[in-house]
Amino acid sequence: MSTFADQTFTPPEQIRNFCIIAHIDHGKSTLADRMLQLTGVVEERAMRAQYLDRMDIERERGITIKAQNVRLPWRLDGRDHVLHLIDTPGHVDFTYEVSRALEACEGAILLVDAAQGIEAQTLANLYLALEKDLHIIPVLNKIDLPAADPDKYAAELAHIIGCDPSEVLRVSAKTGAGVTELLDEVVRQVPPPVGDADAPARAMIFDSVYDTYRGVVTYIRVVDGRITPRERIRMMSTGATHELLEVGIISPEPKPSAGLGVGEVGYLITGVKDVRQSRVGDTVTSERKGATEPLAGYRDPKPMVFSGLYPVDGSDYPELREALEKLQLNDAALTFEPETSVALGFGFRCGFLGLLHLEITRDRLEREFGLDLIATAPNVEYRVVQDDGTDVHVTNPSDWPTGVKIAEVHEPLSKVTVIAPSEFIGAIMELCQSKRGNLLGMDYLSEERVELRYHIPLAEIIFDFFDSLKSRTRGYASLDYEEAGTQVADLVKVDILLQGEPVDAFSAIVHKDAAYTYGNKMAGRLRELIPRQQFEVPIQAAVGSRIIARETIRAMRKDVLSKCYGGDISRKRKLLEKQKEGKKRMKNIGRVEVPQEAFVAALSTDEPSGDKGKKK
Ligand SMILES: Nc1nc2c(ncn2[C@@H]2O[C@H](COP(=O)(O)OP(=O)(O)OP(=O)(O)O)[C@@H](O)[C@H]2O)c(=O)[nH]1
Repeated sequence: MSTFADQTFTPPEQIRNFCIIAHIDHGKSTLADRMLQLTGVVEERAMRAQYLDRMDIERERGITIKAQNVRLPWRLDGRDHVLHLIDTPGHVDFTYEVSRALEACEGAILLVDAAQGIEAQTLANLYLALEKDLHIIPVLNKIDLPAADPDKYAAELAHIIGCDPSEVLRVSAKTGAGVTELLDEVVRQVPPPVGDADAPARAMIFDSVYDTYRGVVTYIRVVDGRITPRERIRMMSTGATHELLEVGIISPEPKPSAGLGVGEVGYLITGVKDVRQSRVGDTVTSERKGATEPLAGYRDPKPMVFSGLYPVDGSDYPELREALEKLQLNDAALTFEPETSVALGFGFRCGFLGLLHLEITRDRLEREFGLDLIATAPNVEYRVVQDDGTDVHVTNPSDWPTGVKIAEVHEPLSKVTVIAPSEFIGAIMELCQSKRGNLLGMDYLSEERVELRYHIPLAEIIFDFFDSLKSRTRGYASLDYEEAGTQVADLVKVDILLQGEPVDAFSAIVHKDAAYTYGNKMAGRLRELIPRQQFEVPIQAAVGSRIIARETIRAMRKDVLSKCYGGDISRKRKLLEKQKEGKKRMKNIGRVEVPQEAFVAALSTDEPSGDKGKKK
């Protein structure tokens, strides 16, 4: 078979650039696998499940984190075509990456599980695709399943995108049924790319990954002109220039080529060592006679959720720093800076795109770098306006201004979309209301499924919203959220005091009405977790100087010798030694000794959710 790698500058009318929009588990990776096989790009024996999900952690969790793209040859009606499949990440935290991947396409396959119907994130991504004028091909997957109800869900999809139910394709990514027809339809329906071949080069970066051997590999889609090896290129957002070491295509392994022309999708290697120098959404142009106008829509990745990460064993601090630096090579959105905590010692305040991003980062630190970590409760960024008119940005409760009058606090707001069976409307509304939500609208997608839209403060979403939603809807609800500006809110900082000393790790910023509940819960939890001391220890929750909750740990001398009656001196010594050992892992808050485990337990939120991280 002829390799497409030798053939550069494919005429745009032979190119089709498309992506697959799907909910987690609806079969995107399996469908991509089938496409690789049917187009002959991967031989049968080299096939492994989910070929495109390269990172081990992706494979284990079964979710796609980084977009990948692949070039597929497809012949229809006697003509050769080049299809570029751009694999979009499917999770809420990565909307920006999804939107950039969509930007690189002219069409999208809307893939929906024929036994489940469309989910909130898919709907959100579909709206993004429609906004960008992509041609949508609706497809139901898993028609081989006995539980599949293609007629019902074809009607639902047709209703949502405004087509006829007969236009909804039906496939099984598992058996391969219908996939050939789907590839034919991609060629027929998706418009070819349009661009000016003679204009200065402009290519959009829709992904960039760090490779240990090759440095940063940048995935681009050429819009105008051409990109050829050994020229110098410029990143238009920063003006930085780099020498191009290699240009190529992925099919499915990287293959160097003599360049990329209008509409083509491929990769660049420049020798930069850090993805922050090659950012998703940025425009690449030639250094000489380059373009003056970048492509629209570039945005710096902005962390939305912050958490302190501390090594359980303080001596691991340098390793934690090294590990974070390594992760950052591949993650332009991850930010971190050193911080210290009275209770937890030395650590880092890290910024994440969202809760899943936080969980994955933490998981990778623990797994790939063997670190044992404590994470403080996540919080968002607040803008605190003081009475003198000055602003403070607070990403850590300990930076909350004290001793000054606060005029206003602005908190980030999110627009939340929930899709669920209509029987749960009441339960969902109750939950959203309790999270200070504002109903924006409600639509029936079909007779029994409903879409609800709310404005809810981001801080309320990142805590345990997803878990509560799942448990109230028996797992049937799906959720999507996006940034929606900020709002003024009545927020206070609650401190937790042990014997009058504030324990910084437990401070939280909460709505005034929730302060009492938070204070009570935390004080109660600590009373359970902190062992009795030789003196009485009051645990208090306070807002400013006002105490809002109090618990007491009664005094007791922990007499380890009480078990030894008689005079076995060696046993006595052993027990005393053991007690000394235990003390090493204690942290002193004032005079109170608190075991490290108590911090860990008090800071752990009840139970990580199912869908979010798919923890087994
Ligand atoms: N019966 C049946 N199972 C399928 C089909 N397609 C996918 N699956 C199964 O559904 C599960 C999820 O498929 P994936 O391809 O991993 O889903 P995905 O959408 O790529 O998931 P993410 O990568 O997490 O976004 C796997 O267990 C697949 O084997 C199908 O057509 N029929």
